[in-house]
Amino acid sequence: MRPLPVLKEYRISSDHGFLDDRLPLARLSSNKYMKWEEIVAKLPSLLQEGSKVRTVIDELEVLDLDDSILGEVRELRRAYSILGFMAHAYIWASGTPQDVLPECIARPLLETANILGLPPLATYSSLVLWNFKMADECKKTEAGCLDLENITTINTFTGTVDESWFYLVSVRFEKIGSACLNHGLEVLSAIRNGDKEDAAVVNGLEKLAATIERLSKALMEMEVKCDPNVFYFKIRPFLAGWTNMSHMGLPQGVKYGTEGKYQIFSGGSNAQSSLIQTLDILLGVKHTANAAHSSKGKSKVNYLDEMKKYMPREHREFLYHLASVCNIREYVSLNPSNRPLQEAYGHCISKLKTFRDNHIQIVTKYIILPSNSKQCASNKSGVLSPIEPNTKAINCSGAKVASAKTIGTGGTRLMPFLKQCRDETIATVETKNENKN
Ligand code: HEM
Ligand SMILES: N[C@@H](CC(=O)c1ccccc1NC=O)C(=O)O
Repeated sequence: MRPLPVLKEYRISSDHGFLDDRLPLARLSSNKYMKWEEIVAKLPSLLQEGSKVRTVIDELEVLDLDDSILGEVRELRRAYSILGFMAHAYIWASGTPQDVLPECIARPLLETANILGLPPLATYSSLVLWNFKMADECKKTEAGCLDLENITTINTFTGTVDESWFYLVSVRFEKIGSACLNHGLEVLSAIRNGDKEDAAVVNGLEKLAATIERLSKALMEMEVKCDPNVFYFKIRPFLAGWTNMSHMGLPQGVKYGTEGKYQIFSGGSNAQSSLIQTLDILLGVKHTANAAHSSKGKSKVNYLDEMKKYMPREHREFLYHLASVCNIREYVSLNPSNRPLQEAYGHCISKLKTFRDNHIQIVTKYIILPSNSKQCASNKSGVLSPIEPNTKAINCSGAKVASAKTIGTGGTRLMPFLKQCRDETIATVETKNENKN
C-alpha cells in the first residue's frame, strides 16, 4: 500500500500549509536585478501615467538568471513574482492590451516559471502565496503573527489598501486552512490503523468541519477593507490572463518575446489554491468537466483539474499523491450504521457547501453587481472593462443574461461554473445515500 504523503516532502508546512514556514523574500538579494525591484515597487505610479510602464520596461536589459536566483527557491519565487507583475502591467496598461511581451520579461519569466513548474504569468502563487510580509508593527494577537492585522503585501498594481486586502484575505485563508491538512492526514492514518470505535476518525472529521467553517468566516472578511467597485474597476483588469480574450484583441493570447510564440494562459484565481482542492480530495468531492470553461472552444474541460497546472510543482504532486491514497468517502459509505461517523462526514460536506454559497455571494457583490452598473454606464460611454466579453447587446435590465455570460479572471463563465462546483459538493452526500439504498 502506498504510504500517506509526508507534508514536508512536498514543501508543505504543518503550521502554515501551502505558505512556507519562512516568509517570502521581499527583495532579490543581488543588485544585478535592482531595476526590476525599482519598477515593480513603482508600478502603481507608472500605471497612473498611461502606458509609461511600457516605455520603462522596454528600456530594460535582458538579464540572465544567475546563481543568486537559481540557487535558492525563495529568490526564484521572488523573481517569478516580480516578472508576473511586470508582465501583467505591460500587457494591460492603459486599457489597450499589448500582445507581445518584450524579451527582457519574456525570457526570465519563462525560465523561472519552468523551474517552479508554473505557467509564465501572474498566478495565485505569485500574487498571494509569495507576496506578503510582516507589517512594521507586529501586534501580539491570538491568531499569532499571520493575523491580518500583522501582514501586508509586498507589491500591488494599484497601491490601494483594497488590493492588498484582496490578496491578504487569501493568505489568512491558507494559514487557517493548514489545519485541514493535519486533520485530513490524521483521519486517513486512523482509518489505516483500524480505529475500532472510529473515535479518531470521527474526531478528525469534526475538527475538519470546524476548520472549514472558519474558512467561510475568513472569506467574508473580504468586505472589511476591499470595496467592490475599487476591486472591479481598478484592480481586477490587471488580474486577467490571456484566455478567452479575443474581444480584447488577444485572440491568440500573448507572444513571449519578439521571436517567441503566442501562448494562452488563464489569469490568477483562487481556483489555483491547493487548499480548496485538498478539501475536495479529502472529502471525495468529484468535479466533472464543465462547459462553463470555454478556453478550448466548445469542448468540455475540467477547469479545476486544469488549474492544478497553475500550482507550484510540489503542491500539484502532493494533490496527486493524496488523491491516490484517500479513501475517506468510501470508508464512510462502508459504515452506514455508524451514526457519529455519518454525521461528522455530513458536517464537513455541509460546511464546504456553505463556503461555496458564501463565495457565490461575494462574487455577486464584487463582479456581477458592478458589471451590471458598468453595462448601463458603458452603453452610454462605450467604455468596457478589459475583462468582460462584449456585452453591448445587453441592456440595463439584462442582469440575468449578464451574470450568465460574465467571465472570471480564470476564464470561466463564472456563475454556471461556481454553481456547478457547489452542486457537485452537495451531490457527494446525495449519491452516497443513493448507493446505500
Ligand atoms: C472579491 C473576492 C473574490 C472574487 C471576486 C472571486 C471570484 C472568483 C471567480 C470568478 C472564480 C471562478 C474562476 C475564475 O474564472 O476565475 C473563483 C473561483 C474560486 N474562488 Fe474566488 N473570488 C474571490 C475571493 C475568493 C477567496 C478569498 C477565496 C478563498 C478564501 C476564493 C475561493 C475560490 C475557489 C475555491 C474557487 C474555485 C471554485 C471552487 O472550488 O468552488 N475566492 N473565484
Ligand atoms: N477569479 C477572480 C480573481 C481571484 O479570485 C484572484 C485573482 C488573483 C489572485 C487571487 C485571487 N483570488 C482571491 O483572493 C476574478 O475573476 O475576479
